[in-house]
Amino acid sequence: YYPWGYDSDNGPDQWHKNYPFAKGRHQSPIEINNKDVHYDSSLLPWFASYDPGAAKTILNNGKTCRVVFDDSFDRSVLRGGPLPGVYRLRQLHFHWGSSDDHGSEHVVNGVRYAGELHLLHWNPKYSNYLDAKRRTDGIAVLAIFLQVGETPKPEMKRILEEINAIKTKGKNAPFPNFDPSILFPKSHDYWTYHGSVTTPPCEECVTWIILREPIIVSSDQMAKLRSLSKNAENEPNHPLVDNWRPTQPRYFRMVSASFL
Ligand SMILES: NS(=O)(=O)c1cccc(F)c1
Ligand SMILES: [Zn+2]
Repeated sequence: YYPWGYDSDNGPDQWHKNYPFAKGRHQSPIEINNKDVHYDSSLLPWFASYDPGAAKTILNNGKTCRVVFDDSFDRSVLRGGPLPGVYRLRQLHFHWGSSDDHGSEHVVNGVRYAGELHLLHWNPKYSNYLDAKRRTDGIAVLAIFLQVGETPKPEMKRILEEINAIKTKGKNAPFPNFDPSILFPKSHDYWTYHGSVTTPPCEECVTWIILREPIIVSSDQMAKLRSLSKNAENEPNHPLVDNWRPTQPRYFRMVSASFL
């Protein structure tokens, strides 16, 4: 058994061997190009109602830095936008590159951002998260691009300060009292399309809500993310970088925009 990853021998081009969904026709991420985007005036605004008390732990699973939330009831929810009802916040995580000029999963008009923040929510009409992942309307991911700039968002500091406690795979630390909506940019303008989870098994269960406005992080903050290791404490050090999947064919999918 050889775990999937982002290296040449276990990376995105190999995933389909153990995870056949990876070759599906509704895969993510994709390129978002203005020429293919359709403005949909009927799209509603989205709303996040998060309880800071739902935040539990921050962890390094060797593939990303993740913050997990209590999703045992409708405590922190996302609703509106393209969604048919409320979706429960379960975790947030990041994808980033080995340098500031790449690292995001979605690419916008040819622009790669330094990273991408994903807030993962599941549809409570299904009995649990794993069941929701088997449904086309099971998951909603709110995606926010990380752009390197001079005036970083101070709210990112809380997450990055915890990085020192989770340097290696398997480490986790308490992460109480955190409302991830403080990370949101000013504008709620978004693109939306139907796709997949960007990591194996790559189920096609995701309603993507991708914010047009990136959040600004500093180059030092990106370096902090890159200081994470994909290995466990007592193993040879391998930096956790380039944990992003390349863009997949869009095929006949429509990307809708909430803005003109
Ligand atoms: N990268 S992602 O598509 O947000 C994702 C990763 C893992 C699980 C999941 F449900 C979604
Ligand atoms: Zn992700």
